[in-house]
Amino acid sequence: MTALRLENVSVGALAKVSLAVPGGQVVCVSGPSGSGKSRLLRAIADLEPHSGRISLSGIDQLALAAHQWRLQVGMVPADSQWWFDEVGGHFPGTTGDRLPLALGFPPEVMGWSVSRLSSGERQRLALWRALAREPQALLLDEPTANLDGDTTISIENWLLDEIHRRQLATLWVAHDPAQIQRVADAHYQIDGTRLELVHGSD
Ligand SMILES: Nc1ncnc2c1ncn2[C@@H]1O[C@H](COP(=O)(O)OP(=O)(O)OP(=O)(O)O)[C@@H](O)[C@H]1O
Repeated sequence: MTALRLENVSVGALAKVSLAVPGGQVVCVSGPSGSGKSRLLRAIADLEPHSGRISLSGIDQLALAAHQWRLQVGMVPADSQWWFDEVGGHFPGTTGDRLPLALGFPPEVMGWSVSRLSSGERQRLALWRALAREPQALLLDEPTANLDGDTTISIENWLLDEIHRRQLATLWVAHDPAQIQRVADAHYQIDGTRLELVHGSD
């Protein structure tokens, strides 16, 4: 079974993080601003120097080229990056009517200019872009930060459906205690230089 494992991972000031995320489960990470949540996700995505061992389904991060690793471990940063002028350029072979209804876009979205997208629209499209690459693990950095209350709930439900159906091992950075309660199978909090288990099992 898929599992994302961290053993004694240190990045920046955060030291010796060990945890396991089984496939189909959500582990939430919270902590004060600047405590190292995003850097931890970037280390797991092999985008940031770190020490310790990270593996997916028993395969060590060091055994794969970074781009191959990132095909398996999909990251959705808080600020998504877009390279083409039109939305459709980022979704080759996909038509707008294949976008999940829960994302709330009309089929014409593929012809929209990226520059007109609101931050919430970018965030929702970035989630779908990551899922469309069919990773085994998902790293979500405050995925609903730019969404209103109703949209947050509907995107959470859609994400949880996808995570369960695809059995994705998911690490989800969140601030809102109510959201953590709704989505997390386990919750860790950064306290100083350590990641402490708040609820769930190690
Ligand atoms: N490449 C880097 N080199 C040195 N320090 C860095 C680097 N990238 C980030 N930092 C610092 O590391 C700390 C943690 O940053 P990080 O972005 O992980 O915080 P965060 O917990 O995600 O915060 P927020 O909730 O505000 O997004 C910050 O003090 C930041 O300035």
